[in-house]
Amino acid sequence: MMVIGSRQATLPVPGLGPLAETSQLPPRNHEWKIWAVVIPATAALTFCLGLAMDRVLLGVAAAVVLLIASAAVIAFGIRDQRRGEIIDNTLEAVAPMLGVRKLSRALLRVSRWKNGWVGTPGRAKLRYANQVNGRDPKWVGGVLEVLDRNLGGHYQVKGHNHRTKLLVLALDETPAKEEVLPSEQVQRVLAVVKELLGESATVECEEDGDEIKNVTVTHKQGIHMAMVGRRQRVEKVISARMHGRWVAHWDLQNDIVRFTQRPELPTLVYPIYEDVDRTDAHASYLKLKLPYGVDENGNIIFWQPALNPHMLVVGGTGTGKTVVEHGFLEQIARQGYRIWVIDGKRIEFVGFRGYPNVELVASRVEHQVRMIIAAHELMEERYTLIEAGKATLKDFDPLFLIIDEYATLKARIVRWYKTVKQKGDPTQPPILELIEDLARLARSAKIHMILGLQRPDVSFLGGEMRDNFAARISMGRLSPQGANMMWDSFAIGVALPRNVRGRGVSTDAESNPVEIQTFWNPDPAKGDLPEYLEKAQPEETTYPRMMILDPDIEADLDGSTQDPDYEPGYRDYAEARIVPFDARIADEMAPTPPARAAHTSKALPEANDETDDPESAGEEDAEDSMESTIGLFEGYRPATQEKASSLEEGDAVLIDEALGLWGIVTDVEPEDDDYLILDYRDIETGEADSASITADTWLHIRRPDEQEGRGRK
Ligand SMILES: Nc1ncnc2c1ncn2[C@@H]1O[C@H](COP(=O)(O)OP(=O)(O)OP(=O)(O)O)[C@@H](O)[C@H]1O
Repeated sequence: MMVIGSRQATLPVPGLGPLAETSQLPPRNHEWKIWAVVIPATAALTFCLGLAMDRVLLGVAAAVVLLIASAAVIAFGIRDQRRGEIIDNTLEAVAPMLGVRKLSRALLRVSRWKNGWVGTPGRAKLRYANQVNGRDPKWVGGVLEVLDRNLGGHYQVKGHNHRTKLLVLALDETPAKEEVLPSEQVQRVLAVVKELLGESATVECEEDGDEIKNVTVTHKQGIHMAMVGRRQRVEKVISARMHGRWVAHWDLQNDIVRFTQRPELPTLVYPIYEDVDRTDAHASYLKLKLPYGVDENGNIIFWQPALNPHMLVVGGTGTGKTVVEHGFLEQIARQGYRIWVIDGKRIEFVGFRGYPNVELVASRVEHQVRMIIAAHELMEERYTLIEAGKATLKDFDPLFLIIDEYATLKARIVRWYKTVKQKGDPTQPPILELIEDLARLARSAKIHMILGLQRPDVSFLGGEMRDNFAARISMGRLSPQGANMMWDSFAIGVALPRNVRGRGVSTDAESNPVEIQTFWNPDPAKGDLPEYLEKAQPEETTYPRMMILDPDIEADLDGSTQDPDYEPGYRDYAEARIVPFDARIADEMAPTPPARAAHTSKALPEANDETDDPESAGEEDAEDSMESTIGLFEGYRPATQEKASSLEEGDAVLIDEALGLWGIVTDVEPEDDDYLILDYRDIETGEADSASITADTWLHIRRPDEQEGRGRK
């Protein structure tokens, strides 16, 4: 951990006044300078004497010796003078802390010089006055700091006699650790934080390799930061100016804020299963929370049917929509509730035929129609009972109706209806209204729908249906118009990372749309994740498997008709009987597989499963996957050059001209008069980032085409 800008002991020490008398030491006596003159003069005299006495050699030798002595005197003299200056400067610097009235060299004694010609004293003894509190660590710290600075070493306390007021300091000779300079990143953090939270802010950065993980700031902005807006601004500016995305955790009582890197959403999350509690069925139902994913903070995201009666799951092929629906089915079945499934693609719920508490799985259109009618009849029956005062909500068992691929279902019903409509029947199939009725009213009859849609559809999400599906999930990338229909924003869910299966947007506990990773739920048909299949398995089967009888089979069974040309009409299908499952009858009802079925892949239902008419095969393929159809700029108008100040949430903006990187604006806010903070997600990778730009920068911008969907909020 690297600490920057931490507080240090400061001078002078409180309680000590200035020196009463002179704070300067008297000049030192430099006797060596006299010897430096006398000795060479003596050398000259000796040489002359030698010449005069005709003892030249002796004279020269004596003069040389004297000159060497003179050089030594000069050298040692200069060294002692330099050392004396160091000691005096140190003493004068530390003097205000010693509490003495008169400065004297006796107060600081140094010895054991080392490290070079002038060097640093190995030992220093410092005396101080009685009124100084020598036990105060701040005072000792201050003294050490002055000595370190002036003597040029790192000193530590060797001994301290509080009675005689003598502090003994020794030079710390352990090799000094290389000073770690704050990295460029840390320096940037420091600069940004000080700019935002004041110069007095202290900053601690926790680094992990080259990455800064956490930044803890102690500031003095107390009252200002009590305002939510200011706190949000700080968070945004930090994210815009520092690398990465940051979340601020505020401790307002202690004026501390901790910034942590926003966690990354995992790409794979296994399901969790809540405990089953059926002691009071109605109370359990009211509390029922069905988990289906996690957000970036690891919060589990739930659907609570008693609060939001129906769930809408929107997602193109391969985004993970079916896996989400399987998850709901498994959670509901495990809790012991009754389930009906409309298998829009006919093969997505094969593994749940005969699964505990899954009463019905309808894959043929006529069975799907009957199921919708049956759900509507059940709702009507329950309403009648409540109306008659014969029952209350408490008396009913919840029913969960899963409708996969709603748009496909609608199209198939319309086409099928034409083939079975008889004289006197309404021109349009009456079933579609029933679904709308269920969406509107079924809540009060404890009937809930989980409805899957390939893509956000104005005819569905533009009207009343939308309000009945407050609980929503969008899987995979949305077009800007789809995002607006789902989340009232042209930006949310538009730039999710590509190729991450099970990634989507849903509402959190506060009803805010958040990016989530949905659970990877096991599919019994595939046999993957066996341990989770086991965990999900309901302990008991409260609702055994049922089946819808075909009208002609029913007639055969009760022998009411032998007419080989008997053609059941819409009404016959609408009133088809729902009976306990019988494998023999199911076999009989199964249409003969078409000849080409011999070449079909393993994924298709087995011969004795309910199969569908081959005519409609490939219908769902007509509903292209969202992924494949949503081109990078689909739903946007052509690019124009505009000033940054005109940017709005949902716009696509060219972030890096050289690299051709576009981002989807998720938020734009003024940082100050000139600058804007731009939050965006890379249109290619979905990676979130922020930038700070001047409001009058010219940018290439593509606006969402509002003609294609609902307008901006
Ligand atoms: N939450 C998830 N975690 C990990 N992988 C997932 C997740 N959801 C789906 N997948 C992977 O993506 C594949 C496609 O998922 P799924 O069948 O649910 O897609 P879909 O949106 O229903 O598409 P389709 O309509 O083609 O079935 C799965 O087989 C699985 O491999």
